[in-house]
Amino acid sequence: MEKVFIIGLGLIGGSISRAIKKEHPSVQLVGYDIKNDQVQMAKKLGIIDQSAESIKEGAESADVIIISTPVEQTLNVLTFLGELSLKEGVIITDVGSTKKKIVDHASFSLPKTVTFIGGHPMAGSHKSGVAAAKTHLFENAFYILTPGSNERPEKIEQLKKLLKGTKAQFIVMTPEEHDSITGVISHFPHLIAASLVHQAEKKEEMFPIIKRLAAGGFRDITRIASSNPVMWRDIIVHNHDVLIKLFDEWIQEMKQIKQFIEKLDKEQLYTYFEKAKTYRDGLPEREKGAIPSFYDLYVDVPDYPGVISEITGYLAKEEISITNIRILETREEIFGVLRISFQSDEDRMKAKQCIDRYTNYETYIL
Ligand SMILES: NC(=O)C1=CN([C@@H]2O[C@H](COP(=O)(O)OP(=O)(O)OC[C@H]3O[C@@H](n4cnc5c(N)ncnc54)[C@H](O)[C@@H]3O)[C@@H](O)[C@H]2O)C=CC1
Ligand SMILES: O=C(O)C(=O)Cc1ccc(O)cc1
Repeated sequence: MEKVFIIGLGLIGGSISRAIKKEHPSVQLVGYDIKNDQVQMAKKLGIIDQSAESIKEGAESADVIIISTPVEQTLNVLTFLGELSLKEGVIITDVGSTKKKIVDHASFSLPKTVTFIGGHPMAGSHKSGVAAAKTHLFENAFYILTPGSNERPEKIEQLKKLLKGTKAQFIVMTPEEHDSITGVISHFPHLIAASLVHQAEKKEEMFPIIKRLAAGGFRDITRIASSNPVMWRDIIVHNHDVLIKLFDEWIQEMKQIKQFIEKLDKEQLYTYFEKAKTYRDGLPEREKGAIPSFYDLYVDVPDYPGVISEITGYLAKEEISITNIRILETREEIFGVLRISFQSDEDRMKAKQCIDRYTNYETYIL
């Protein structure tokens, strides 16, 4: 039986694990994470079959190793893997949002008997953690692979076959191409989104109402600023060469628009917006990726048909509104984890107290 070892049981590691299990039920999925609560949750949700006590324990008997940690940690994990006695022919891949540093690091840390294929599933969300993992997170998304030039094509095919359940579309490119492209469409926009949020926050002292008015377009353009700061800090540091160049180009662009505005050049301003609209309107629509912000509460419940109405009944009694509710997929079908989403943290805390009062189900926030 093929054994797949997942290092880093978060949103992406958990989603990949689910997708593998769906397509290949006989694969043995073993997981490891530095955070024990993530490991326990992954087991409870049936995302992994078993956990490993250490990377060594899981890696040395694995046929495929998937590293799904923040990119800076991925380098440490690769160094560590390079010191172990791995199976000959093992395939190692990662899911990091940057590729050049990782592929370079893999090529000097790992022995030649193992195959390293860099990977990046280009979908996700601003949520973190294994509880948010979904089997279909990557459906219709692009999944970039950056194999080393010496890797055998059959190894790439073997990895694609294992990952078939993601229903993603695979594209092979060089790490440099990958980092230049994701710099423009993902990493740099992230910096801009964060800077817009800071700009609004600075104005709050002068206009306290600004927060309440910053809805609609502002929320759309800054949604990605709600993502995991550790993950993004690491991505920006890894891709700094590309980003510094993009900064220079962006500053030039901003100077140009500023001039149009200073000169009140209506024609240039119109053309600027009109050209942006034409290009933007021509972008292909993608159904995945954009998951709006929710405040989630988790409740361990026995998996019986009336459980959702029981819980919503208590919440209705206290007039607490919810935005979403669902039982996360479980394999044991004895206990389930109910995920209830709220509009605000205040509602979530009220709901937690309410459920704690009416039931003896365990409630928690991740
Ligand atoms: N979140 C997203 O939308 C996307 C993220 N990625 C990439 O996927 C990777 C993981 O991201 P997420 O799953 O979103 O993060 P996450 O925070 O949900 O999960 C990462 C997990 O790695 C664990 N971890 C950290 N250091 C570790 C170590 N040394 N050994 C074992 N476990 C360790 C953490 O405890 C955590 O559970 C990152 O490299 C990111 O660049 C790629 C595509 C989309
Ligand atoms: O939340 C979103 O829309 C994203 O863009 C998610 C995302 C984050 C990091 C990646 O490397 C790829 C996709």
